[in-house]
Amino acid sequence: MLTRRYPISIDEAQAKIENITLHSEVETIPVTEANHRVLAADIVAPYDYPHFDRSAVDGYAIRKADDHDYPKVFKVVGDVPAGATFDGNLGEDETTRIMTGAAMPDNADKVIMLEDTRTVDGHDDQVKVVVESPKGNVTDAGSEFHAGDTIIAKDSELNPGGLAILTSVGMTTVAVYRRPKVGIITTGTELLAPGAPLQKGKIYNSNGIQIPNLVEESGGVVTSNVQLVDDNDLLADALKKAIAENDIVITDGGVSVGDYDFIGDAARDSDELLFNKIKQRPGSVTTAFVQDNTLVMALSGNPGACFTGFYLYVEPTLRRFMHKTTRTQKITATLAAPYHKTNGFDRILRGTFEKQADGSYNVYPNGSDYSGALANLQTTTCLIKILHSTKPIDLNAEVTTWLLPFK
Ligand SMILES: Nc1nc2c(c(=O)[nH]1)N[C@H]1C(S)=C(S)[C@@H](COP(=O)(O)OP(=O)(O)OC[C@H]3O[C@@H](n4cnc5c(N)ncnc54)[C@H](O)[C@@H]3O)O[C@H]1N2
Ligand code: MOO
Repeated sequence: MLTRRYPISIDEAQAKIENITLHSEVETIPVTEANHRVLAADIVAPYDYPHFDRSAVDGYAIRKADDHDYPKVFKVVGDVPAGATFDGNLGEDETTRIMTGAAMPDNADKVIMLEDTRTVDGHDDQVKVVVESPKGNVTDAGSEFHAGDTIIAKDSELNPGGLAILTSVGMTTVAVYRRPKVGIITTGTELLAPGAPLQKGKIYNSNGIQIPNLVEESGGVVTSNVQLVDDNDLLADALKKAIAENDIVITDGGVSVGDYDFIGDAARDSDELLFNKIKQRPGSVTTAFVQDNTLVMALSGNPGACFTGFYLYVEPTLRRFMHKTTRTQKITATLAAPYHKTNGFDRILRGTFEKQADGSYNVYPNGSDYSGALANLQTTTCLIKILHSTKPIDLNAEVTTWLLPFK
């Protein structure tokens, strides 16, 4: 059945997607796998850090009471490499040799750097300190943070430095927001699996590799990537299964009004139809609906429209699920090369950009603006919005641009 389409603006479509509730949950995972994940709770220090007074240099540990009248000879009563401890206390004019990072003897206050000491001929158990050291050279217990301090705030995206902090306080697991599970369904009887012999009328399933890689790169977990011929029953079954198993389902193709465009039916009968047409080219047929708490994003089969639709609607949603913001950067740029066409709908051009010395951006259309064109996908680094108009846009006009997260 031909479903009626109600076109809405790009902003409205983005707002509709932004307003749906995403059921992002918390999971506890090994710290070793937590890079770039977002913390679901504050990290509170379980103990002071460092948890013992330690030497900041290689040298000799001494008591404050003996720290005078240089040059002076000390008796060496121990050796404390990093990882070891000195059991006992230093007596008058006694010292231990100590290495960087080693625990200070309990009653020692200061470390004299090796460079400020000399051996004493014939006395292996003695060391001569030649000058008074202006610095203590001790890192005090608790000098970085104390038990109970928040050391990394909830909603921070962990990075390798953050993982080092978690590990420094003995954590091996951490609570983070789950990555969204994504099921992908590409449709089209014309689609050939990569590696199959080329045939007239058929094309390789290029979106079948583009979409999962866009998803993974944005932080989603691809749980399935199914290629179907145009068949309503097959699609209905695959869609049902994907909706049951995933947080987000991306379908590709079959979303227009043709004889084999079946997504419209599923959208019309869904729990909540968000939109089934956008006033944009490419990708006017892009459709979104919610079924059983799963968002279904139906992208156009045309590779250029698929790429554009992913960045405008899917990428921000994948990121939001993980409590992250989009990796695209929305800016106003100068259209620095002519674009002569007029458009009934807003046109999203694949483009390239250059940052100017004053911090502003020049953007340039990058090859074909056709929905089905794909030759420019490798080199496209931004998406440029040309507002619908009956006359061509001026050269050097200001245009809304999304810088893509790679260049
Ligand atoms: N009578 C109408 N025809 C069309 C309309 C319309 O409003 N009325 N809209 C046009 C527009 S605009 C677009 S965009 C496309 C949308 O088509 P679909 O999203 O339904 O996609 P398909 O028809 O399945 O395929 C379109 C095109 O893309 C190729 N394709 C499909 N899947 C893949 C894939 N996985 N990898 C690479 N290429 C793929 C497919 O072979 C077609 O060439 O509809 C217009 N028609
Ligand atoms: O909807 Mo289509 O505008 O050519 O991609």
